[in-house]
Amino acid sequence: MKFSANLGFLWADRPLPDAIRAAKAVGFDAVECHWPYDVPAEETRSVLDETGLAMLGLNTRRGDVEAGDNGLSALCHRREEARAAIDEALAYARVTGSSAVHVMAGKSRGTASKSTFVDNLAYACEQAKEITILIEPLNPHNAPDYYLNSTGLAAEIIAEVNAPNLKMMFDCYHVQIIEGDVTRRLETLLPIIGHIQIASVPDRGVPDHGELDYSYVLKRIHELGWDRPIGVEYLPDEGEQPDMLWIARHR
Ligand SMILES: O=C(O)C(=O)[C@@H](O)CO
Ligand SMILES: [Mg+2]
Repeated sequence: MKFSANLGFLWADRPLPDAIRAAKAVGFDAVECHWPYDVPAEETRSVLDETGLAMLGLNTRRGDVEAGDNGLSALCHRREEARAAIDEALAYARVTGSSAVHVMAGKSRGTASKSTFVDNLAYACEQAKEITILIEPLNPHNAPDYYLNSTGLAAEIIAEVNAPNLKMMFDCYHVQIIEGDVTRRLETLLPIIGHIQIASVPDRGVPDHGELDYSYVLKRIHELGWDRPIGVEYLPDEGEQPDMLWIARHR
C-alpha cells in the first residue's frame, strides 16, 4: 500500500515546505494538506518538484473560524464567499498540481441547505473538470453541527450533482464514529470514493490501536483494488515522528 502524509496534522508545527521535505525524508509516497494558503502556491510547487511528491488534496477555506465557521459551501447566505473560497482552492491546486480539493460544507445552525451545497459543488466541478472535488462527512465530536454528517447524505449529494469529478472523502476515523460498519461501507461506496484517510478511533492517534483494526481494514481496501495512497491523518503527540515501522509493515 502507499501512504500520503496529511500535513494538516503531521509536522503541522513546521512551515509547509519543511513539512513536505520531512514527509519525503521518512518515506511517504505523497502528501496532502488542509489550508496551505499562507505559502505561495509557486513555492509549494517548487518543493513538490524538488521532492518528487504529489500533493493529493487541500481544503477550501473555512470562513471566519473565530466566529465559528467550519466551511461555507452549504450556507445559504454565503454564496459569494463560498465561491471565492472554491476559486482560490482550485487556483492553488492548479499551480501545485494537486489532484483534489475538499470543499467544506459548513455548520447547519439552520442556515445550511442541500440545494446550496449542490449548487456550489456543481460550480466547483464545472470550473475544474481535471480536479477531483471531495466532500467529507465529519463526526459531531470534532466538527459539531457540521452539515455533512453521514455517508448517506454525501452519497445523496453526489448523486444529485451528478458530476464525474465529485467524490467522497472516506475518512475511516470519522465514519467509525458516525456510523461504524466501516469495511461494508467501503465496499458499497467504493465507486464514489475519491480518497481514503485513517487514524485510530477514538483518540485520532497512530492507526495501530483502538476500535478499528487497520491491519484488517487496509487488507480489505487492498483486496478491493484500491491502489492510490491512503491519507495518514492523525494527531501526533508533541514532537512525535510518524511511526514509519507501522507504515512499512502495511506496504
Ligand atoms: O478533519 C478531517 O478529517 C479532514 O480531513 C479535514 O480535511 C477537514 O478539516
Ligand atoms: Mg479527514
